[in-house]
Parts: sequence; C-alpha cells; structure tokens
Amino acid sequence: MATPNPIAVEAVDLVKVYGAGENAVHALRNVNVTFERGKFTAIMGPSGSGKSTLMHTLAGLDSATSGHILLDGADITTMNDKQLTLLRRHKIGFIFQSFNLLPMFTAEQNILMPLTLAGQKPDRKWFDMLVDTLGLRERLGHRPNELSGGQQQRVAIARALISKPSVVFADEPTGNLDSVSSAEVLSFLKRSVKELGQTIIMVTHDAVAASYADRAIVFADGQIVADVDHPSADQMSELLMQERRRATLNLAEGVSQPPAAVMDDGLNR
Ligand SMILES: Nc1ncnc2c1ncn2[C@@H]1O[C@H](COP(=O)(O)OP(=O)(O)OP(=O)(O)O)[C@@H](O)[C@H]1O
Repeated sequence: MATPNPIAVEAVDLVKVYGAGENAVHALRNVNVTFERGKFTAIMGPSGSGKSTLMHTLAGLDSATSGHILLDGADITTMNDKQLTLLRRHKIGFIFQSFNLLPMFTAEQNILMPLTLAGQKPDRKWFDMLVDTLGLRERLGHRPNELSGGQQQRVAIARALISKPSVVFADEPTGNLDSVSSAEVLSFLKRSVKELGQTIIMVTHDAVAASYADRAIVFADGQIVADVDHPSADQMSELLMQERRRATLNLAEGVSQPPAAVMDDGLNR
C-alpha cells in the first residue's frame, strides 16, 4: 500500500481578494502554510483577520484569487465544481458551530448521511466505534431537537468522521456549547487525532479550545503572525490580546500597518 502523503493540506502563496478597486478587501495576503497529517491545528485571530476565508478556501468552498491549495497532493485550485463536490464528499469532513444536522432525520441517519449521499455502505465497525466512543449509542434513534447541544455536536463529529476523511475542518465547534460539553467535544477531537490519526483544522476564538491543539496559528490582517507548537491557553490569550490591541490602534490611526514578524517563541515584538 502506498504511504500516505505526510502533508494533508498545503497553501502556497494563497491570495483572496473580495471586491475590486477601492472596495477591495485583502482577506488573505500570500499565505504559505502546511498542515501535517495526524495533527490538530487551531487557527485564531481577531475578528475579520481572515480565519474563515482561509478555512473556506482550503476546503474548496470558496475560490482563491491566486495561489495554490494542495489537498493530499492534488491542486484543488484547478478543479471544476464537480471535482470539488466529490473531493468534499470523500476527503473532507466539516463540523460547524451550529451543528447543521438535518432536523427530520435521526442521529443515526445524520451520521450516515455523507455515505448515503455518496451511495456507499457504512463500515459498521467504524460506525460502532465512533458511536460508542462519542457516547451516542442510546441516542441513535433521536432527532436533533431531542438532543442536547453537546450531543448534537457529537453527532456532527461522528458525521464528519464517518467517511474517514483526509482532513476535518471545524469552524468554532464549541461556540454554542457550555464549558462541560466543550471540554467533551475538544477531548474527543484530540483523541481522534491521537488514536485515529485524524487531521483536524479548527477555527476558534477560545484560547482554552486552542490549548487542546498540537499547534496554533494566529492570523492578523490576512497573514500568519504567529505559529505556536503545543499552545497553552495563557500564551494564546496573550497573543490574541496583542493582535486585538494592534488592530484597534491601526483602526484609530487609520493606518494599514503590517503585523509584526513572528519570533521563534511565537510572540511578536
Ligand atoms: N463575501 C465577502 N465579501 C466581501 N468581503 C468579505 C466576504 N467575506 C469576508 N469578507 C471580508 O474579508 C475579511 C476576512 O473575513 P473572515 O470572515 O475570513 O474573517 P474571520 O477572521 O473569520 O472573522 P470572524 O472571527 O469575525 O469570523 C473581513 O474584512 C471580511 O469583512
């Protein structure tokens, strides 16, 4: 069997500009970043810094203005809509803040939905493992409105993992959860990376959530300004406060000052 590519996702000189002329918004400014397979990465940064744009372009949900995105070594910026739909179906799992479960279907049907849409049979052992690990066995026959927020998000996680995707993108997965449910969800995401070799890229505003990741990237004004291994919550809070202060200052002064360079310890100076 061929050895899988050690890089799950890579962005090369990635640029995204919304609009044109005076109204142009430079959401991504020449971003270069690689995401290793089997790692949990958090993406943080002030509001409007480009986190969602990065995630949406990496996942092929939004097109890049220029640059390249390699997913499992294949350049998705050259793919047509049909190829992108297939790529998303087979290689990418999504977890959203608002769970995005289908209300008329049971938890089991929701979990199996990606396979149902692809006309594929589930790997029953994998399904059972996910359901048991996520503590959903007793809830499989319930519809989303009969489940707590934490349970709904655990169903969404099982749905994201059921097709064994190359990468899972999680957009504020704990944004609608209380601290206990958040800790459960984050612990499971961490376990799925450690024990199942999953690759996860998570956008979060929460420094505690980022501390569950192996690596945290901080975004400011469409650029990566810090890249931290084994982030702690305190370290990420400090970095975020620093970037918020800089963004507020720039706004007050009306300047477009580039973010400071990244130092080895992840802190800007
Ligand atoms: N469809 C769009 N049209 C025009 N501008 C957009 C569009 N989507 C995003 N932007 C702009 O691009 C920049 C980056 O937005 P993005 O949503 O990626 O930031 P973010 O870091 O995810 O913010 P938040 O934390 O508030 O979700 C912002 O200035 C935003 O206003």
